Amino acid sequence: MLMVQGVSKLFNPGTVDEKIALLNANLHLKQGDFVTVIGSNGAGKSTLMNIISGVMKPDAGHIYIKDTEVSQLSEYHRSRWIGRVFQDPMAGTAPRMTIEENLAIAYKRGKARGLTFGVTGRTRKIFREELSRLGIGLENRITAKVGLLSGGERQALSLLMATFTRPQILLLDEHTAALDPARAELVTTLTEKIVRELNLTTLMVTHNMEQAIRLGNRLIMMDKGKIILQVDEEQKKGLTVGQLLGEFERISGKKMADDRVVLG
Ligand SMILES: Nc1ncnc2c1ncn2[C@@H]1O[C@H](COP(=O)(O)OP(=O)(O)OP(=O)(O)O)[C@@H](O)[C@H]1O
Repeated sequence: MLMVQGVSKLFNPGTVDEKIALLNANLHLKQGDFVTVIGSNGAGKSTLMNIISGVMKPDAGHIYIKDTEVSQLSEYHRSRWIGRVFQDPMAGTAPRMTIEENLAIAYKRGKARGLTFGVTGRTRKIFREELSRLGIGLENRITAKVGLLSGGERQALSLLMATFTRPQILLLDEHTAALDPARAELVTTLTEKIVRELNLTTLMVTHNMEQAIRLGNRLIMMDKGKIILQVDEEQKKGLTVGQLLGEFERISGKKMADDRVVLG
């Protein structure tokens, strides 16, 4: 479903600020794979997400979504296949618009041009049904401005919007990191539910080691632009945070440096 093949990305090449963000990264996600991504500061996790979603182009290598090479396609052109939720609850939604207006924009994504953003009786019914799947009562507040929602509610809405058109790939970029523990847990539970129900192929960056082990069926670890460890479903069962950190030290020869790391 998603193939990252020999992808490299260098920032400021040939200058004192040269940074290797990705170096010959290879990754293959099958339909329905849910892969968590961990790594030290500056390991290249966000760059990997940005290159898959088309925010930036790789210097070398190829990205395929369902056998179609997308490496040189714009972010806009890939948006019909990719849903993304960011760390910042403000990033995925328009605060001055209502819940239903936000959903109308998400609904239009990937559909033919010319459709209006308007909310009709039929779409309102669909929106209510989709919102009720979240189980947090947003279906009763569809005319409320999104700016009035809590961070957790906004992330839940962002998640719904990102998955509304059943994307081929769902990218979750530390999407629970800015929430307090209770809201983070709520959004995590919703994530598991939506990914499972829609059988979405998902890549999720997290600084929470326990979450990285608990969620999904595979885990990858990055350091200095490389994927240094891939843990499969069997190996992930029974894995502990201590073992994971030990593996990082063994392979990279250093302790994991991450100022936001959460052990669980
Ligand atoms: N736009 C940019 N310009 C210059 N350097 C960049 C840019 N974006 C990322 N980098 C550098 O590329 C490397 C990888 O960064 P990236 O943000 O992908 O890491 P990360 O694993 O997401 O880190 P963190 O967990 O700290 O957010 C880092 O050294 C970073 O400083």
